[in-house]
Amino acid sequence: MAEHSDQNSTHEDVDMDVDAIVAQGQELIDAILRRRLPVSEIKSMIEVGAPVWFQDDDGNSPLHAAAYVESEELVRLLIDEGAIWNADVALSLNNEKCYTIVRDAGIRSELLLTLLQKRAPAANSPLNIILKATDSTPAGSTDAFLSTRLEYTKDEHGQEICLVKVADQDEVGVMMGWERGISQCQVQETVRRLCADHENPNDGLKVLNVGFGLGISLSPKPSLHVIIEPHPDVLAHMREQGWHEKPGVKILEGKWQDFVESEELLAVGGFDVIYTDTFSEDYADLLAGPESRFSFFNGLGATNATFYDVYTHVSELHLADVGIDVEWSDVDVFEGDTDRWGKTREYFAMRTYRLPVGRMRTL
Ligand SMILES: C[S@@+](CC[C@H](N)C(=O)[O-])C[C@H]1O[C@@H](n2cnc3c(N)ncnc32)[C@H](O)[C@@H]1O
Repeated sequence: MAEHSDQNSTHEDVDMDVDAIVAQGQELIDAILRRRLPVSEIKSMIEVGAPVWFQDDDGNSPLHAAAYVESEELVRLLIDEGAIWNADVALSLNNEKCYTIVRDAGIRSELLLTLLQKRAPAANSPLNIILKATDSTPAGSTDAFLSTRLEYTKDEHGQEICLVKVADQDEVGVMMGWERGISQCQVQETVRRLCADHENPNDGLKVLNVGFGLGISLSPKPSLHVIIEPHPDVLAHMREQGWHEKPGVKILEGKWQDFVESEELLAVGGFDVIYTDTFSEDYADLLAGPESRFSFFNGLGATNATFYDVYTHVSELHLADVGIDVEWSDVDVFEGDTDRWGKTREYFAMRTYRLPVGRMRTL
């Protein structure tokens, strides 16, 4: 009996705590919106327990409120005090300085997450559940992707596409033919920029392509073209098209991870140009010298402008870490209002593609 009443009082205590926290959170939002309190008093409210992570029934948080009143100082204070960066908040800001503070918090948290994942606990540790990516479909897992059949087909505009089924009703484009055409952009524009002002373009460049897809990103006249491709259906498609017999083309069947330290790659003596859809730090070891270039399909987070900005910066920081400086060019990939995605899942919704060309930093 006594135990029962103890339990009741514990539940009541918790309810009261929750009510108090909700009230403090709401007060914090209101105080920020009323703009009457100095920042020092907002800080005191947080110090005595007002939750910076609170969201009201409409999804508004103190960070939303600070963004709304365009207070750089408050946005910075809330982020410093642990407010969770939020892509929608950042997007809704017209104020560049506030936007940058929120976006930079996103960059820091992504870098921290990468670091935590590198030091991930053993596979059977319960902590792993928190840290591990949860997308085990072919869209999020290399192993699942490599064991799923691909379909090479044409879309309703007659463009070649390569699709992978990720669920019964959901197909994702591995590569879409429209990427070949759209204002010479993304992939083809990358190749043009990688090769165009190279010191020795006429000697024939040594090019490494990671991932064949539709073969759009192959540069015009390399002296050696190494293509790494692991998917059996892509390899079969390449064989049908005669890629295995082309002069100067060497196809390495497998994942890039299988070849990074391999004799087949290292014997080339370094590449002039490397293009990959798969982000990796290890490519730094494969570049020939200061004139060598590196690029990758910069499509991470490209369905939301803030995420796209965050991941663009994160990749720049990662590459800087391994000695590659990146120059970015903006490529307008807007193609009128034609529906280029059909029934497949949209993976690039930006008007502007941020095209990366990396070079080894000279010390
Ligand atoms: C987006 S497509 C590449 C498109 C290509 N840039 C083009 O011009 O069509 C991705 C390709 O990378 C391949 N791929 C996936 N994981 C890979 C890995 N770990 N190593 C090498 N290639 C990989 C896929 O099988 C697929 O053919």
